[in-house]
Amino acid sequence: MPSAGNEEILKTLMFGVKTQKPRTKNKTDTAGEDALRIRILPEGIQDIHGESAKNIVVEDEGVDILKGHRLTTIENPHGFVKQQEQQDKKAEMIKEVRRMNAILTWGDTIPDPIIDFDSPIFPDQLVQNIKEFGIKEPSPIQMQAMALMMEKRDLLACAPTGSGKTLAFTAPIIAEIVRIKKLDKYSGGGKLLSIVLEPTRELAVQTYRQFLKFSQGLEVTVATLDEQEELAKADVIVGTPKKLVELLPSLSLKWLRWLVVDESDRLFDNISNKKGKNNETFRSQLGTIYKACNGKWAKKAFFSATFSQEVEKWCKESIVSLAIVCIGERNVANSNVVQELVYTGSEQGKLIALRNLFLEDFNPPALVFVQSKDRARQLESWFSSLKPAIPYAIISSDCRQEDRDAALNGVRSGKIWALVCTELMGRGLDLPAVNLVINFDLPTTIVQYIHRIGRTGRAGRKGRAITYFTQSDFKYVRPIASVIRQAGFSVPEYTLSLNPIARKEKKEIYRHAIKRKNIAAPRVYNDFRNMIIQQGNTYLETIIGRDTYGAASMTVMGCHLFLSR
Ligand SMILES: Nc1ncnc2c1ncn2[C@@H]1O[C@H](COP(=O)(O)OP(=O)(O)OP(=O)(O)O)[C@@H](O)[C@H]1O
Repeated sequence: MPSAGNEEILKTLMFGVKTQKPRTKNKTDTAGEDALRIRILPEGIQDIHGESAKNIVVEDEGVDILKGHRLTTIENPHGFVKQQEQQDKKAEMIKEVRRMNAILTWGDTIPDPIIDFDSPIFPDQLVQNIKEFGIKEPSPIQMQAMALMMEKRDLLACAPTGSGKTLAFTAPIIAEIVRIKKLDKYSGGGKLLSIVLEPTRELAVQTYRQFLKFSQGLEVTVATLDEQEELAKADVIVGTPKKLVELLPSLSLKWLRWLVVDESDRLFDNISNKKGKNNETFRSQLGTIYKACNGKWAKKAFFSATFSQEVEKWCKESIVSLAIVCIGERNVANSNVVQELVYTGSEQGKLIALRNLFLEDFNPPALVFVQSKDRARQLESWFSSLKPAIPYAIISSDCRQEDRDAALNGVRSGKIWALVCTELMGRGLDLPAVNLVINFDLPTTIVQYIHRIGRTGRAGRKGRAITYFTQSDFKYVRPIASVIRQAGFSVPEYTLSLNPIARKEKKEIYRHAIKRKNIAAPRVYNDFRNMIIQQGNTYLETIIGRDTYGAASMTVMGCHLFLSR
């Protein structure tokens, strides 16, 4: 156990691991205290690490790879019989590191975790860049996944939202490119060495920026798939499967070292959200890419915060010598996020709850999730009528790319307090400042819920998530309520015993969102209605003549007044 003196350090390090918690404790005030840590090391590990770490040399294409030290490389410096004793001690330490950081692994000969960025295994400039961006030590997923990637192992990795998975693959890829480009054959560049796939363009750009950040001052060229003229000289490309499939014929993949599939459970999705016959799903696109990345050196790494059994099964069956690493329990919400489930009765009730929240208990910026772009428009109109006004923006697939970028920049700079968004923004998005996630419309799956609320509470920060539900959500709320209860937060007791929906219906709501009452602000709604009525009136007037029309409309108005009394 860490000593009391270390408490302060541990607080800042609470990041990346979910620990066991009492199931029913209401933790509204204490969330996160014991939940997440960046990295915890057992006492004495530094001695072992420092005392006997040794350079390792691995042959690849006739050259040495970067020399690095790891916990595994311990040897008795004097060649004494103590070796066995030392190895046992080392094995115990490694076990302890994994236990304390909830690192679970599966597969043959898993390398020991890398406990420090300060290691000759990484180029100095990379380590300097990482530190310059305020990252002091690897998170649990980084410790284990980086070690596996540095050993060029095919990998399936799962760790909570906001726990640093991006750097877990970015750093080894950069290190590998730097190493490879020292070889004569590769020195001029122009050979594609890595591909990273993301489900949306926003995430691709976000990951691309991470690459730029961490490869500053190094000879690494990164491009997104939107920059076609840059592709020919790129060492790494980042993009969506759809775009990559289009560009595959123009790319040479024979030098490829890494295909990284981020948000891998999403990219295995076999459901097309669009109507029509020839809509390619993410899975079919991924299949095409996977087949194309069949070069001699190509390794695959799959990352996600949620673990689908289907992905795991597929990887185990298709990849020889696969390694799996999982941080903490599978498919649980980030425990740095305080979670609330609020019954609002009706759609109108949600608006009242939201208004009260803004007036009384609001710590911006917030992401407000709705189930569709129509709902986003409706809520936008409500925001536009809000007094006092809240600076807001909207992102849905309808928005132009410039508007999406402007909205995200607005949240980053603090100008936007509430971002109304659809599922498009539910995954991967890293806006560290976000304090609050509001599920205005109930997420339809646990996976969706985990990713949405994971937009807050990132990198060890605290976050809050509020989920509204109404009478029409009774059929769907139970799984979400169970996840919240499991994380140690209170939920209305009856939500845990509501009847779950049938499997068939589950698929249906994935395709067609739940029908909900319009929440557009009356002013906008009335303007629209008045416009329609006026156009209809003009049309009627021209068809049936002004007098007949006048008499008819008086009668209709009279009936309307009588009925609405
Ligand atoms: N070792 C670290 N220490 C502190 N902060 C870190 C560390 N590694 C990454 N971060 C920061 O944590 C934040 C979240 O990282 P990242 O976006 O990689 O999370 P993720 O695990 O991919 O989350 P998600 O599953 O939601 O996509 C980023 O702002 C990143 O800069």
